[in-house]
Amino acid sequence: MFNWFRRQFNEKESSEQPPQTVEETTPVEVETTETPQTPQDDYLSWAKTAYQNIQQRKETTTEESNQTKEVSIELKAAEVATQTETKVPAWMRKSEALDKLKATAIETPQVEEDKISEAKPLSLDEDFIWSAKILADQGRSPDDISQEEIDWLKKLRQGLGKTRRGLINQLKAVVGQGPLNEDAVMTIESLLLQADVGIEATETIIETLQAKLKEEALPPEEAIAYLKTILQDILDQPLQNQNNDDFVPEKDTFNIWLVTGVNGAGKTTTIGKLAHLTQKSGYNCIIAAADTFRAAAVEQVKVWGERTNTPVIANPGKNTDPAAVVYDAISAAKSRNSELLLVDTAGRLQNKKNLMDELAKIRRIISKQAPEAKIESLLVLDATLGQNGLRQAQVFSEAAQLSGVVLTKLDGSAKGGVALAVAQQLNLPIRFIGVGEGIEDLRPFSSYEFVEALLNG
Ligand SMILES: Nc1nc2c(ncn2[C@@H]2O[C@H](COP(=O)(O)OP(=O)(O)OP(=O)(O)O)[C@@H](O)[C@H]2O)c(=O)[nH]1
Repeated sequence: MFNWFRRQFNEKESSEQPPQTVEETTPVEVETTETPQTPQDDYLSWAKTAYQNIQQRKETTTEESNQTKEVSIELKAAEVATQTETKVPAWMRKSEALDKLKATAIETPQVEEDKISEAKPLSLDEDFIWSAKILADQGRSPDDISQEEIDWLKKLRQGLGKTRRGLINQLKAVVGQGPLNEDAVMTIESLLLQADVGIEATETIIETLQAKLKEEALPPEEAIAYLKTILQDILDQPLQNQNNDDFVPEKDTFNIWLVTGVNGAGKTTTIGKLAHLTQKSGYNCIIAAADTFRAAAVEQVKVWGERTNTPVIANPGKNTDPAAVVYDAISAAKSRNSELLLVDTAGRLQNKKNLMDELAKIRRIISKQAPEAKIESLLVLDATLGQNGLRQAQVFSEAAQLSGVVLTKLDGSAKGGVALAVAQQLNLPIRFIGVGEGIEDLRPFSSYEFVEALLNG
């Protein structure tokens, strides 16, 4: 089982170093015709080794699961035979046992969710090599890379493709020409604003870059590398006000995550994906369907509950009190020893006061019923709305004590730069990002991986 909350992130310092040579780090022999000479060769060898290790694990898993299936069919057959011997006349035994055996064989258990990724074909293509480089630069070893991580980085890279294509080539052309003249500043400004980076973050980026370029002449590649550090710093800045850099549910603690956001931002989908992600990472999770304002919302949450095998606590009545649902959900979570309660809250209330009142009431119930709980509040934001989404976010950040943002729909949007605006304007850290509608398309946010996908894809 791959634990997404135990990944190593942001090893910025090591990004300057090419990865360790294959011979030093891996158990698998790689056939190379010549000794790696350049950092690129090292990266390629690293990627090949990671690829072979994943393939090897996949083969072992398939073999093991085939063996398990065979053993279980044999055992069941033996069991059936024993039962039939005692209960039925001899002339019936053979055919009935055979029928039961056939039925058992048809009822082969479905592929577990976390094996879905492993079952996907894998190819050592450009995407793989790019993803491997990102992991190598974070100090990872090629023998502990999972296909899930590679699949995710590929999606992230593809998802940010539109934003990147609009940005990078033109940025490279102006950024490496010495101190920025007026034309260069205007070009960079308009490129960043087009990507929805927002005025404040754009100003910070240009000022910091200009200061550096006045200090020393940087060739384009180095200027881009410096630009990356500026972007990463902006994204990481809001973490300084937070006491939990890594947004991880605490083990052996009751964690409650309130999920807020306007309807359509991807709130329900995010709750489903979070339930899947946390359960996969070893947490026992439960959902409270407290968006009672919209009848369909409860049904939608239930569908995700079924999909992810997560209990959903809902109140069947119309327009029921969301705080009452949360009350029931806390009792249910306690009796099941759940470690994480995900609370879906209403996205559209008539005004900010209603929203504030409702969230305050939910918090009061939590403080009463689960004073020991660690509460976090996440705002789901639709990246395709760019700056417009930010205005809505402002209302929520005033109404709820937010601990971070989930940025959804980054795939296919040219407004990926909005992540920087979220950090700069709202001063909120991004905790998770969504790059698709699928259950696996949401993962914890890494500023390092995001900036690499944005500028170096
Ligand atoms: N492309 C893409 N679509 C997404 C993503 N996240 C959610 N969606 C889609 O966005 C649409 C709205 O998502 P919901 O989860 O229903 O949004 P909601 O905020 O709960 O809104 P209501 O359903 O109106 O309550 C759905 O079609 C989702 O599949 C994402 O990361 N990428």
